[in-house]
Amino acid sequence: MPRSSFVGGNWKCNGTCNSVSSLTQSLSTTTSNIVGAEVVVAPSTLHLPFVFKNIRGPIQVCAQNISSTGSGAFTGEISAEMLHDFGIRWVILGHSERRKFYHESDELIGEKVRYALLKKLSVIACVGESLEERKNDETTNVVTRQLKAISDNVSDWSRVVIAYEPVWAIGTGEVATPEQAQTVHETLREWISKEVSSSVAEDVRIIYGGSVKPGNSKLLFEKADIDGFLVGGASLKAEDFAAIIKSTL
Ligand SMILES: O=C[C@H](O)COP(=O)(O)O
Repeated sequence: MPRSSFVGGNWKCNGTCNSVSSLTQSLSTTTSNIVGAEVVVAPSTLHLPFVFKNIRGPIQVCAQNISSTGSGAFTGEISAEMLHDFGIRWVILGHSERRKFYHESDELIGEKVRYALLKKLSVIACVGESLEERKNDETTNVVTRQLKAISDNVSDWSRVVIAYEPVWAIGTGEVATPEQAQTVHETLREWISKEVSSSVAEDVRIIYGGSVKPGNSKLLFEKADIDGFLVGGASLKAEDFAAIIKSTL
C-alpha cells in the first residue's frame, strides 16, 4: 500500500493570543476540504489547549517537546502523560533547535522517544546534519547515528514519522534540492530496511523540513522517498500551509 502523505506545521516559539486565534481559525477554513494527508500543527505548549479546543477539520495537534521523565518533581517540564490526558497524541522530538540550543543528546532524545511511545504518543523524530558536517562529507554518518539512537528506542514503528531536516536549510531560505533530500531519505530508508525490517522501511513516512514553501514543495514531494514535510515559517501562514499540504495530494 502506498504511504499516505504527512505534513506537520511547527510553530516553534511564535504567536500571541490574537495571532494564534486567527491562525487557528484560518487553518480550520483553508484545510477543511483536505482529504488524504495526515496533518498536524505544533503550537507552543502555552497555546496547545487553545488550538486543541478550537481547530476544526482534518488537523491533529502536536507538542514540540516533552520531558523524558514523566510526571513528578521536574520543575518546568511537560510530561507525555499530561499530553495524553489532554487528548494530544503527537510530539516532535530531536528537533535540531533542541539539540543545538538546549544541548539535547542522541541519548536523551532516545529516552524521550521511548517514553513518548510507552505513553501512547506518536512521534515526529528529527535528524539532520549541520553545514559543516555536510561540507566534511559526514551527512550519512550523522543522520544514521541520530537515527540509530531513535530506532533503538522504538517499540512501535507505526507511531513514528522520521523528519530529515538539514540544519543549514532551517529558516535560511536555502532549501535542499529535491536530489539532495532524496539521497538522504533513501539512505535513511535503506538503513531502516537493513537494521529494522524491510516492511517497516516500506511503511514508515520520512518527511523533509527546511525552508519548505508552496513554491518548492511539489518538486520535493515528487521524489520517491519524500512522504511529506515538517514546515516551520510557512506553517504560520494558513494559505501557504494549505498549499503545501495540497502539493502532497
Ligand atoms: O520544524 C521545522 C523546521 O525547522 C523547518 O523550519 P523552516 O520551514 O522555517 O525552515
